[in-house]
Amino acid sequence: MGSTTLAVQTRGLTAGYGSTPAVHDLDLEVAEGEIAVLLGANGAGKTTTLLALAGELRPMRGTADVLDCGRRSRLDRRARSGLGYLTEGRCVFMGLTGWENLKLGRGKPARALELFPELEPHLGKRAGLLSGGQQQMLALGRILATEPRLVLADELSLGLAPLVVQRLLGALRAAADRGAAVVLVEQHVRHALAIADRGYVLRRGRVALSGTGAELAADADSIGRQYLTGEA
Ligand SMILES: Nc1ncnc2c1ncn2[C@@H]1O[C@H](COP(=O)(O)OP(=O)(O)OP(=O)(O)O)[C@@H](O)[C@H]1O
Repeated sequence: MGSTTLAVQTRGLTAGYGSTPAVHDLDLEVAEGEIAVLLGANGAGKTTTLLALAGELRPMRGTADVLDCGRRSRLDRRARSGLGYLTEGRCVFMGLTGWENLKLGRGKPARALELFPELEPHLGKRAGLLSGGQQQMLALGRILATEPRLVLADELSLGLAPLVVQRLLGALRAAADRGAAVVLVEQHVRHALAIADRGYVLRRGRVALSGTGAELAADADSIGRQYLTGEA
């Protein structure tokens, strides 16, 4: 990739649970300023890949270089180096208000509100009372306010309306345009490919197909039929 700086580079990465691998021989590259989307059917290995990049799962074989952290570093170390990880589900503290959620992060709440000004009237409510879209804006705003160098986002937009999906993905694109690297697991394939620089399609824990966002978007229908329906 020329002189670009890679935020993520895996070589032959194999990872899984106990002694059973769930992803095999992954060669992934994500440069600073790039969005890579991971696509695949249920069970294809997308979440496992993010867990390995986050330092939550150790490689069984191969290597995963993430930011400038040591290969055996854990999530806490990677977070201190600029990794923001939005796990599957809602990454907010439901019993705290929106304000309290924003103040828990290392970033300035004002920065989160610049990104998602529509949250402002709702910040006095407990996060558990916010809509799903507002909760995800809160979670993503809190992470992006820290100016992360790498964002891992797992099904951020699951179950949300298309306009909210576009707001969330647009905020990730803007973060990448400011230099962050992003690895995104997304069910909204077309929306995701529209903002992605590259994509990897996983099947049964292996990369079955990869390409630029534009290349994969041109084949989105056939990718959907071949790789994204049913179980991996
Ligand atoms: N904690 C776990 N222990 C054992 N096996 C697991 C665990 N989590 C996931 N797996 C297995 O690893 C494989 C990959 O799962 P993973 O969650 O990475 O897939 P995914 O592509 O993220 O799927 P989905 O879209 O359904 O979230 C599956 O076969 C799954 O059953």
